[in-house]
Formats: sequence, structure tokens, C-alpha cells
Amino acid sequence: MDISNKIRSQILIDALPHIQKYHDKIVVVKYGGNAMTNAELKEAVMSDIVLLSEVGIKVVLVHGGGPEINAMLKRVGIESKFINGLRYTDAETIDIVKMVLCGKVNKELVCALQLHGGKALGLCGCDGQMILAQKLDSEVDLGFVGDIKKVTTKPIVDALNNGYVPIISTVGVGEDGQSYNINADTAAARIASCLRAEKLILMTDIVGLLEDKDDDSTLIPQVNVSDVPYLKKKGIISGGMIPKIDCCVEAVRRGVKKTTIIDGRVPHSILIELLSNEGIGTQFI
Ligand SMILES: Nc1ncnc2c1ncn2[C@@H]1O[C@H](COP(=O)(O)OP(=O)(O)O)[C@@H](O)[C@H]1O
Ligand SMILES: CC(=O)N[C@@H](CCC(=O)OP(=O)(O)O)C(=O)O
Repeated sequence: MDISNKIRSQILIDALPHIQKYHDKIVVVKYGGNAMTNAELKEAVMSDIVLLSEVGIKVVLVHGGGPEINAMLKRVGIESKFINGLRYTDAETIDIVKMVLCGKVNKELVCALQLHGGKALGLCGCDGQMILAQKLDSEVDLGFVGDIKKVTTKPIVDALNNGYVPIISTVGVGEDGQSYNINADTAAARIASCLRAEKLILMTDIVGLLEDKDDDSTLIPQVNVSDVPYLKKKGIISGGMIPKIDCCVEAVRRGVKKTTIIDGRVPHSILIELLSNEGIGTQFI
């Protein structure tokens, strides 16, 4: 056997225990950032998800779409406004959020996965009252930004049990029928914990949690959630990483076995993380 065949077969053999570990288990992937806007990376994510489903892993895809919402708001002459990382969502904005997330982005992902031979079912938090929300109570009024009151997992579980990959956009519904805009990381973490998922993967545009956010060589591969307050106090976790890490902590505390932040700029990062001995990014335990 030449060396390249040896490497090829070793990679496949290495995948076996990981496939066995995750077989029939639920893995929630929050999809966003570069991996969603770059066509090549998007293709890689779609084929990864189809591969994982074909080997019996129950993948749930929760997607973002912040940049697409910004672009559409710009087209209709509305300025995007963020407060503490959350979009100020007035009556006009929630309409655009619904159109973009539940319409355009969600259906594009459903079609893309199907083009790769997968079976996808697009859902938003309003479907089957999957994400029951209420107005987020915050110091500054954020309009129709929602706080998750309850997740009904039946539509997701039914889709999985029928062989579909549920693709979820994070617009929730209030008891009065009002739609609410929910941050996709937050929703993914809550959905993962309600599903008692084996794993939550948050894709982002950085290698993971870094000791020094400007130096990729300072990756922290594993974090115990009890160390997070210390890391925050030391100023290691800042900016956009704060809500992301909070989601990881919440997911682990609520029973998700493993939560990992991975670099969505790396092609096939989901496969490397799930099915190789290496793993990538930062894992929270
Ligand atoms: N310790 C840290 N390690 C990595 N990134 C950090 C850290 N502290 C702050 N950040 C910042 O957080 C950003 C990731 O958050 P964000 O841009 O909100 O992600 P996303 O758009 O994927 O939701 C990084 O690009 C980086 O600038
Ligand atoms: C309340 C709030 O901010 N909602 C987000 C929902 C989409 C999202 O989270 O998309 P990314 O993951 O691409 O950032 C928004 O309106 O942009």
C-alpha cells in the first residue's frame, strides 16, 4: 500500500469509533458566519451534514442570517441597529427578519441540502409553536426581540425520526401570535438542551476561544464551564465571545454533553470535529 492509501484508510478507520459514538444521537449545529456566506464553504457544510445523516447521526441545523437581514434592511432603507449584540427589532424590522430568515435563508438551505442528496425540512420557531417566546425584558427596549419561554421539541423529533434534517430559523411566537426575533446562538443552545443533544456545535469566524484574541496560536482547546467566570474576570472573554460562551455554559449546564465552538472558515470543520481524533476549536465540558 502506498503512503497516501495508508493515510486515506487510516482516516476512515479513525472515524469508526466516532460514528459509533454519535450513531442515533442528536447533534445540533448552529450555522452562520463565513461558512454561510462563502459558496464553497456552504457546499462543504451541506455535504458534511448529508454524510453525517447517512451514517445515522441525527443532525439539527439552526441557522443565523444576520448579514442577510442587514442587507435587506439596507435595500428598503432601514438602518440596522444593535444593542449589546442584539438587533433592535421594531414592527417593520420583524417583518423583514421573518421574510429573510424564515423565507429566503431557510428555504435556500433546504434546497442546498437536498441538492446534495439530503432530506431537509425547513421549520421556523413559529411552526408547531416550537419556540414559544415572550418580549425580552432588558434595560433598553429592543422591540420584538424574544426571550425563549418554552421549546416544544416534537416537530424536531418527528422530523428526525422520519429521516429529515430539520433546518430551523429562529423566529419565535408569543402566546398572542406575535413573532419575535431570537439570536440564533441562544436558540441553538436552548434547542440543544431541550433535545438533550449529545453535542452542540457553534460555527464562528475565529479558531475558538483564544487566550489572546489577536493570536491564533493561543487557542484554549478545552474549558471547564466552572472556569468561565474566572476567564471573564481576567478579560480573556470579551465582545462577541461573551454571549457565545454564555450559550455554551448554559447548554452544558442544561445537560448537553459536549459543546464546541469551531472555525467555520475551515472547510469540513464539522466533519473534522465530529469524526476525527483531532477535533478542532474549543470544547466546553
Ligand atoms: N478570547 C477570545 N477568543 C476569541 N474571540 C474573541 C475573544 N474575545 C473576544 N473575541 C471576539 O469575538 C468574536 C466572535 O464573536 P462574533 O463576531 O459575535 O461571532 P459570530 O458572528 O460568529 O456570532 C471574535 O471574532 C473576536 O473578535
Ligand atoms: C435578536 C437578534 O439579534 N437576532 C438575530 C437573528 C439572526 C442571527 O442571530 O444571525 P447570526 O447568527 O448570523 O448573527 C438578528 O436579527 O440578526
